[in-house]
Amino acid sequence: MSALTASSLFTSSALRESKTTTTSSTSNKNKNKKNSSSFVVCRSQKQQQQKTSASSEKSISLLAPSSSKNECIQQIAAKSKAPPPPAATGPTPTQIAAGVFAAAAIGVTARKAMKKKAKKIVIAGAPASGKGTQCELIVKKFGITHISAGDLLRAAVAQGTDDGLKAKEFMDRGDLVPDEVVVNMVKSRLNEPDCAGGWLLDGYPRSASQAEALSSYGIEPDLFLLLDVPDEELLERVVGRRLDPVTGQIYHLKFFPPPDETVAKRLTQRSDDTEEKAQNRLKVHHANVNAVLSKYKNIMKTIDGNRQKTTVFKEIEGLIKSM
Ligand SMILES: Nc1ncnc2c1ncn2[C@@H]1O[C@H](COP(=O)(O)OP(=O)(O)O)[C@@H](O)[C@H]1O
Repeated sequence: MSALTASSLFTSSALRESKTTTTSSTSNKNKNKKNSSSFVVCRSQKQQQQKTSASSEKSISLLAPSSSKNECIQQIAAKSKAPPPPAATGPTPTQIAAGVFAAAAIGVTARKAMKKKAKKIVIAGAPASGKGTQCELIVKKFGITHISAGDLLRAAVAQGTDDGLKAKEFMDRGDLVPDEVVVNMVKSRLNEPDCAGGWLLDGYPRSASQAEALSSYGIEPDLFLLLDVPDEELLERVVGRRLDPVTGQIYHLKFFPPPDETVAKRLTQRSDDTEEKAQNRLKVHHANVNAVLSKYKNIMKTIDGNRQKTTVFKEIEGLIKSM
């Protein structure tokens, strides 16, 4: 692999969208003086009531020559026992028209936003297949909430919570953390408000039981991305992976070395990034992945992850855009 390819693969962060209420426009007002065939829209009291008691689509508007505008207003006011509006006060026709158009625009925007479908995506792949890197690019492009099961677990370990203590020994070995810990952790995170607009779930589900648990909570993704990278490549990526705890930058000793000695000296290695543990993580991945894939085969897209990160992302971007 070239240094360029590798640097692309290892630059991820470490932890990874009227009708007819208008009276007249200014230009109409001017035209009305010259042209009696110009129209303004008036609405009777009854029609006003219809508007408030029913949806705007059901309201009926009265088209009248502009010359009878005042007469019309007087009639409506008399019926409603309310005094007629003062002739020269209140918003000008231009202001009213602007308000109507603004309200209509807001309505259209709100409807578009409501129609915009939340994107629910799962990204899967073996250890070091580039999930974190692609997640970072997806979040940047689409603003979707990223949830990494591995990050949730590492945070629990760092905080020393009960779940964290339970998870640690499994993570250290490269084994899957038991469902009793990870399932609720992910479910709770998916129920947080920032996930209402969609989510990108990374590293979950990793087993048939986790996939079943997700379904049992009524949580179903619309797209399942699988990053496919040969095992030999994965192992090389894993064992050379290093973290700069100061900047969060991920380097690779061979493919994307640190820029200078100072940075090189402070690099740390994930405790499960040793060859032995990575071998086990790969074994665990292969043992479980097929069960997960069979559950999501209708929405699954396999991506060749053994390419530059920008090339991989282009393919993913196209798939997400077409959702
Ligand atoms: N869905 C999960 N179920 C059980 N354990 C998990 C899950 N996701 C992550 N883990 C644990 O956290 C470790 C690190 O996961 P992660 O950061 O996603 O890295 P990788 O994808 O390289 O395995 C895994 O080896 C495993 O021990």
